[in-house]
Amino acid sequence: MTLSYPLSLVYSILGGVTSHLLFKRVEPSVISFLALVLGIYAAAGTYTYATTSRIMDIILFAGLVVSGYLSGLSSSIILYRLSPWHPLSQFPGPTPAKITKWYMAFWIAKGSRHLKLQELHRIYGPWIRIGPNELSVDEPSAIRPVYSQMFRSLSYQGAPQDADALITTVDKNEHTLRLVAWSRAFSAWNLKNYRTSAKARTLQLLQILSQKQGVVSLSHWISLWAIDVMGDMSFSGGFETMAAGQDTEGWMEMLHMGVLFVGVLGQVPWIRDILALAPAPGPILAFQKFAGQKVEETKSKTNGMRNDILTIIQNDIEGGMPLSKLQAHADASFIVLAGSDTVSEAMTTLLRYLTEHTAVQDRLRSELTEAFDGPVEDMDSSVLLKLPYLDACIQEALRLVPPVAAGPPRWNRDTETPVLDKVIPAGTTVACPNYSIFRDPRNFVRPDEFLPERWLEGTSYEPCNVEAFVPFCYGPGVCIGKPVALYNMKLLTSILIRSFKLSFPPDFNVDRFDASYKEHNLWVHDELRVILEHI
Ligand code: HEM
Repeated sequence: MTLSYPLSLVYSILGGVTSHLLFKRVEPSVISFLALVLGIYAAAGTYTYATTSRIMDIILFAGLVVSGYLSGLSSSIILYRLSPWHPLSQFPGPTPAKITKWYMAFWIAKGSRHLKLQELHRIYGPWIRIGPNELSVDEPSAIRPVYSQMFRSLSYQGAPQDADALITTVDKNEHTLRLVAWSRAFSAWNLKNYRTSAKARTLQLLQILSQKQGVVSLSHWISLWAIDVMGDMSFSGGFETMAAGQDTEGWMEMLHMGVLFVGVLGQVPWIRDILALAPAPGPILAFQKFAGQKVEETKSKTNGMRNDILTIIQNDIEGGMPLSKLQAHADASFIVLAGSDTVSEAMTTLLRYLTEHTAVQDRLRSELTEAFDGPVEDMDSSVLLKLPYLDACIQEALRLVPPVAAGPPRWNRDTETPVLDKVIPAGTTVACPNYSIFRDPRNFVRPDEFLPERWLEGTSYEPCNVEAFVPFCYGPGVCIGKPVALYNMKLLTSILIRSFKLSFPPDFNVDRFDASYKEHNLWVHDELRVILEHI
């Protein structure tokens, strides 16, 4: 007996719906799912072959069965995700976001996720469903409960990689063990060493900029400065991008490609299993291999006598976790990301606003001149760290354009999590979107303006909700490099502001520069061009 086409279609649709019910209990890997679909195709083809030898009929029938199966499966998934039985059904949000993670992947690829989240929170309120199993909450009092109870989500593993870095591991125990060595790398003694090398690099930049005439691309030079500082701190040198005048090895380009890749594909982590089968499985793997080569190259040059982050985290430390070579390479690539792009972006923002707001620039310069009347290279780091207006300017830059704009996603695996008056169902990813929270008038008065004064004690720029301000995150996974980042930013700002008056060239359009910002987990934008006038 042979089945008619309509009846076969009905059976295959029912098969798809049944599979969805099974997959909700045991989720198949991508590879086993693809094998299942191929198996259905082959079985349907073999079944038809018993009744006809016409190749076209066999192909059509098998295709019909597979299409019916896939449409049954996807319709069942979509209906479930929109139904009141879905655990996140109580949370509002745009319908496409409830159905598929491709919705957010689209905004990340476009570079305007930060603005989209801001818009969605204005429409739907503090809690929004931004993916089938994903929430965004812009309530400042939710930040601590979310980030202290939940840990990194699978989106950190969006691209094929050789091994997990500290930041891509979603295993909290492994993270805790790896952190033992990382904390040692950021001890007070080591921080002092990093400061010495950062100062030498900053003076090198000063010398380069002092020889420049006319318009300078400050964003370009800051980015090179950040790579060289990071290279010294993490690998004991090996990068000389400032001396070369460019990122000769293409670290930044590769980094940006890699982060965009993870940003988009991290939304749909199952794609990673498919990509891993490809002959060139993507920029993260290429980046890790590249970082690995750099590590080996530097090791041979310095004869193992080094005191940098990578050496420290590879040493056996009591209570810590020995790292494999591949894990060390993964961490090495991660340091490039954590240590350079974040600081260079925050610095670019700060200098953009200081150049526009000459009164703020002058006030900052006065604070610096009062604190040190000698040559800039003699500035004392302990005094530098205590200057309130300098600190306020840096906070304000981190608020207006947070280097980590989206808010790191956290996941509660198989446990429910109480957050404020809600219970977050197991298997949910939650993020608190920094950009929206930091620019919310309920948290910061005149939120889109550069007003460093709001951070000073005794001023009345209310509201100024300190609880809402977490540019370095919170809880397990909080930025361990915060003291390094703040010191390096303060050092560079004070040396530049003490040495030059900054102004925009006549053809520079600030609004166009601001509008060029795109966020793909890292920021990309036009060059910040300024005129540096010696003081
Ligand atoms: C303005 C500059 C910086 C900002 C705003 C920043 C922000 C952040 C944020 C938000 C996270 C959490 C990321 C996540 O969970 O997805 C993080 C993690 C981290 N950052 Fe930073 N960061 C900065 C600079 C640095 C620097 C200079 C270093 C060190 C060289 C550094 C090292 C790290 C490390 C090691 C982690 C991972 C910590 C862990 O997993 O336990 N960061 N940072």
